[in-house]
Amino acid sequence: MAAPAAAASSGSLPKLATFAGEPVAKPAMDAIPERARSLATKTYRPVFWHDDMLFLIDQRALPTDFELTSCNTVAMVGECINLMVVRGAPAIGAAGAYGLVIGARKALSDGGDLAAVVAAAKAAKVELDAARPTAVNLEWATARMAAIAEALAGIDGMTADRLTSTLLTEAHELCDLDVRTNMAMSRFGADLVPEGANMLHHCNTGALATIDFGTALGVIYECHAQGKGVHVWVDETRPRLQGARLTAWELMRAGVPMHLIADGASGGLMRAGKVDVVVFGADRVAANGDTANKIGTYTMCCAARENGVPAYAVVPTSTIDLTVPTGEGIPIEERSGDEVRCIKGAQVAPEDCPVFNPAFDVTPAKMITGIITEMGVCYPPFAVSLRKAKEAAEEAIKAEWDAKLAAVRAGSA
Ligand SMILES: CSC[C@@H](O)[C@@H](O)C(=O)COP(=O)(O)O
Repeated sequence: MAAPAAAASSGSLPKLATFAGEPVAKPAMDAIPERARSLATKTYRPVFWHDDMLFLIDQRALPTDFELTSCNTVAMVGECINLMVVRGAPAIGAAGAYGLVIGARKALSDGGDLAAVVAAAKAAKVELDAARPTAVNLEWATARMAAIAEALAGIDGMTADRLTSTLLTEAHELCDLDVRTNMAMSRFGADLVPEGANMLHHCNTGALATIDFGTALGVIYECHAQGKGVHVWVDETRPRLQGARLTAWELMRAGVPMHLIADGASGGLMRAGKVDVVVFGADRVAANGDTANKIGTYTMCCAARENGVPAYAVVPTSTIDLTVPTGEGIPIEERSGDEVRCIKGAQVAPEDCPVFNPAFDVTPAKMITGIITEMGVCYPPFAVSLRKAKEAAEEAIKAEWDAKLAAVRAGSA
């Protein structure tokens, strides 16, 4: 095999240290206010705005420590996304939306006019989009915010101040939309899960990866809430252990019966008939249904197909990218070899051992039973069903926004 081009293809991403204790730009505040901390421990929202400041749960520290970071520059938000202080496709989208607001607010506080504020928001989009390449939710959220900034700027009588505060409201709205989306997907997904099912889950797709509830984990929470008596096999998800550190933590807090398993154990469990359904999230779904998700998803789906176990991706329509025809076109992030050489800072491989560390893989559409979205469950041919779901969702969002825009216009007249 040709040597993987680890260093070459990491592009402009900075070289990372091990994932615990990675330096992040100094938080914007030396001490996190007690009120923000208590809000975080009440809601467990990974991304929230409090007292004119963006706060993030530092997911690298869980489950042993619960830490918050505050951000007051676009660069800090980008760094927190890149270093995975905040992670999970919808959560990084939400962080990106607030990042745009931070860019606009800085231009405003520097005395910028309407044009300067819009330019700052657009510049923030470019900077934030570069933080992580695979999850399209980031670009989706920043594109939505940039389009809102432009539309507002075109309204007679609009001021820089009003535009900036409306952008903040829209970032909150984007989070609220994620909650509604997760709840809808969870209900559609739960309908497909039999009573007493053994479910297999990869990575973390729960409240920490989204805003409340989650995608695939949302389906599991909903099954549990409906009293279906499900049990979950939780893949540990090397190298960054999102399953062991985050999903196990979430499920145990929620009282959902579960066992943590080594990633390599899932195939044997499926062969032994101990898995009834596989559920996972996604970072980008191509127009034909090819699905990029956390590394190891493809292997899990191969074993599912071989053993006749249904495998469902649980995906908000914001994760569907109709501009990419097939999985071939999905950019796959490659991360530092230290993530594989070390576990939470402890070296587990020879120092400087050559490593290839793609963060995601692509599961071909033919291996996926169904793709659960907030608009309903999409089945093959995915090229048709995904387009329908995506277009319906975008139309609903546009109609809502057009109505809001008309109200803003009327208020400005
Ligand atoms: C709702 S989360 C869907 C995906 O974002 C999730 O499965 C995943 O792969 C997260 O990867 P991560 O690298 O932890 O950001």
